[in-house]
Amino acid sequence: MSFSNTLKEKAGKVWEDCYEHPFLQELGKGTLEKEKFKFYLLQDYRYLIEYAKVFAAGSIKCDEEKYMTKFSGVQHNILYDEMDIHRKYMADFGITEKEAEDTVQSLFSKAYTSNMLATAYSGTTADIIAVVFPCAWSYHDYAKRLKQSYGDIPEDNFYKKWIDTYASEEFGESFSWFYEYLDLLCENKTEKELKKIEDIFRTSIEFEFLFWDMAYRMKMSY
Ligand SMILES: Cc1ncc(CO)c(N)n1
Repeated sequence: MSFSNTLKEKAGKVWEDCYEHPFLQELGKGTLEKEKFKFYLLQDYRYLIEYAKVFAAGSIKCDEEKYMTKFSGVQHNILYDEMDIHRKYMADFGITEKEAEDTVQSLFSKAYTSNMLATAYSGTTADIIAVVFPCAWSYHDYAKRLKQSYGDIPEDNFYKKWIDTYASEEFGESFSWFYEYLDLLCENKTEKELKKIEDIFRTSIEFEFLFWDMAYRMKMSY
């Protein structure tokens, strides 16, 4: 198994705890309270703006033209495609883009994006891939599994659009280069350096858990 592929298994328990979190399970069943989703949506919109900046940092630090294009491509996808799901749901809720942009980030989200941006500014391209990897990978994994568990999501599930988008092959394709690029960057790394990459990856998936939990409990602060 390649180094990248081992990372998810090493994060085993927290990876599964996120999937089992009532936020995701209720989303899959279509029973999640809309107020909770609305809270999530606004927080996630603000989160994605910070997340997109991490890819710009990747592009600056990247020496391979091929991957520079990939970094900027993902940044574009986040701002245009991924945030479009949010904009559609926001329209359903009657929320304007201005309101979304003005949303104050919750404490957990701020901690998460501050950690990502610190890694982006001070780390290497391998660190940058490791810090964003769990975000895309876990969403794709969870959405695909929700579709398997709850059968193809019925039309009357309010969250169908969200699940279908993150489960889509297109979304999977958007980050499929993370695996090969991280493997390439880690080829000659020492055990100690690899441990650091694992730690960065794990920290992000732990923050993912806090993000689901924060959304479920609609908590802005401690
Ligand atoms: C918090 C969070 N993590 C990951 C993703 C997937 O891009 C997202 N939209 N939000």
